[in-house]
Amino acid sequence: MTRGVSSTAQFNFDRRLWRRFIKIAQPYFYPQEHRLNFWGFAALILVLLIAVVCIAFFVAVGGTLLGESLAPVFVNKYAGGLVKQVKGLVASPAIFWAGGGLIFSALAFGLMRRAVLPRWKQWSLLGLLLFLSFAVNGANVSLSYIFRFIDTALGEKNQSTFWLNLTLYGGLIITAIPILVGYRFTRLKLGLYWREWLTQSFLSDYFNDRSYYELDSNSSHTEIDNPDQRIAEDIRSFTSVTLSFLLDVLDTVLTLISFTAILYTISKPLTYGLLLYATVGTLIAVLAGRRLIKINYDQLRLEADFRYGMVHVRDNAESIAFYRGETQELRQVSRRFGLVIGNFNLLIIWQALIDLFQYGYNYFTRVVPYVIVAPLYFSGQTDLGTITQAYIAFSQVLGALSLVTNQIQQISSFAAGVNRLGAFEEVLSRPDGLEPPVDSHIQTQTAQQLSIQRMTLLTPNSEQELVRDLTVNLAPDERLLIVGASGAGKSSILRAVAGLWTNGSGIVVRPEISEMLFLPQRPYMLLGTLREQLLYPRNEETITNEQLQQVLQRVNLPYLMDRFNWDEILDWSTVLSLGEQQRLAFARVFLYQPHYAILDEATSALDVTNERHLYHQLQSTAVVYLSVGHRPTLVDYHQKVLELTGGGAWQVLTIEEYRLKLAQMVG
Ligand SMILES: Nc1ncnc2c1ncn2[C@@H]1O[C@H](COP(=O)(O)OP(=O)(O)OP(=O)(O)O)[C@@H](O)[C@H]1O
Repeated sequence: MTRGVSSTAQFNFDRRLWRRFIKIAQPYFYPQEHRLNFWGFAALILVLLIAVVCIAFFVAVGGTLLGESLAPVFVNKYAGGLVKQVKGLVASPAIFWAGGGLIFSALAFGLMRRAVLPRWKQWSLLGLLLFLSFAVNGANVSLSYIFRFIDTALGEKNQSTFWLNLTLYGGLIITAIPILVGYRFTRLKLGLYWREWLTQSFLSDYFNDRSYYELDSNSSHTEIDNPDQRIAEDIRSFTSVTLSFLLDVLDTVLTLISFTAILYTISKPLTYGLLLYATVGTLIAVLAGRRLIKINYDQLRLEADFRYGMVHVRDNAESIAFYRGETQELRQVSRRFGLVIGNFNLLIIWQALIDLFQYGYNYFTRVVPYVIVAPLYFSGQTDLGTITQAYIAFSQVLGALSLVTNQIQQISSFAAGVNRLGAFEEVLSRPDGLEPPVDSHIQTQTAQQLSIQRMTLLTPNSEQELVRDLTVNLAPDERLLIVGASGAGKSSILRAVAGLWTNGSGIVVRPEISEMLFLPQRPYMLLGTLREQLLYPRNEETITNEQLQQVLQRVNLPYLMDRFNWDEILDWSTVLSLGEQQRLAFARVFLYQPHYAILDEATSALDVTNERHLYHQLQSTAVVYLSVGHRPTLVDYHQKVLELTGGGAWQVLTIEEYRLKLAQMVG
């Protein structure tokens, strides 16, 4: 299986991408089913921002006043202007606005408490993060002033101002470093909590309704490739990139507010021209970015395919070694890697094209403020300083407006990740599960006694009809053996009984699935300890090692305890022989004690003596079993036989009838 480049998915910066983004991002902060849904969420973010601005205001004012009351001489000497300004603010209506903003925010959060209270941790962290982001910005602005003063003092050879500012610099750094560290830490922490939550949510959907089985993610026609990568990696980058974009946008807004005003006072045409320029630049970037989304999407998938090819070799190392299949495997892995490289090549070509545009976009603009403001200067309408200030303000506003243009690569790769997660989420949360839309399904009814009523079973792709109109009734102590040629559909009947396959019609009557234990053809060995292996699929703490020991004895595996530790984690499917694995699977039946055990060629790798021993052990318990198998020896342990004769036909025989048939065939 190696998929080519995807053709079905749409790749665009459109409503669907936005909807997917919100669908994934929102639930951690705000329940999706809430009546206000997105607007409630968006409003709360805005309210949080208002609250943070107000708090930042009070902290700044309070800090300055506290500083003045603690060390009035020092503060007034070195930051007299600031104290005066703050005192002015306290006397102005700004203080009431800030107070009002806080009360308003508290009321809004109070009103939404049902949605927010269970999510207090993420909202508090987000609030703290925004606050720290303001603080970091504030520190940066203060630093720029201090450096300006230092430079001026040097120019003027003003020693006292120079040393004073150097001291202030030291003081500021001492306060700013913990703020910076705290900011980074909070951002990572919130990203981590968010990732944890989102991953858990995806994992529970993935294991719900057997989605992991239905997704069929290894076939070439699958809708959802590499779910493991989507859960492990796409979520990680989603949470961290979303947070950093949120902060970038906040930064942009702050810059825009402060510098557009300055620029506007210097030159109106420059401001309008800049807005137009940035809009056109953004549009071009978005157009180019659309192509990049698809390339990034393919890149993520091809990388995951390549990695999966390697994992596949690791998981099947012994079989490959027996076959000496290295050449084939090397070819399949290299082919996957070739696709990775090919697509990456495309990616760098597009990046180069976009770089061309970005460099042009950024360098050409440098002269614009000069071109527009210089004539004013030459005609004496303005001074030299204005040109410098215009240049600084212009660069700041341009930088802010070019957020999309300059980050289009990152944005499009982020959009590719959002599409992968979004499509995955949509499939997992489909109301009808992952079932294909078929007119009729095989129904399941619950009863103590297993039976099948008029069941017609098709393969999931409806290519083959495996049995037609099958009816099997069993007495409580009757054990059924299913026989038939290879590929006739024996295992598929078991899949239908387990509810894994439902394509067809009719009814399967069976006990609760928790009262049944299925032993598939290939015993499944989980990644865990021997103890967990035996207890699988349960994990009961109450079962003692002595009990496990007894069961191992019962299935002729007592020597495992000498060879292995109970808590040793090994790759059991390679450490144990197939026959040992099959005996271990029987041990699970004895520990689990289900009402029904469904054995699909569960003793095919065992010698006849071991097989007899296991069936005798099973007969000594209350477990009713049903077997699928080819071996004639199995006949002895069953009372009824269901024979699949091909093309959907079948017959139910008593054991005597079947023995007679076998004898005639031999004769
Ligand atoms: N996921 C699937 N999609 C489509 N067809 C399938 C799928 N799985 C199995 N089949 C087909 O369904 C048919 C029945 O398969 P099944 O595993 O039930 O056979 P079986 O009788 O148990 O064979 P064996 O004795 O060799 O184990 C086979 O032709 C098989 O190729």
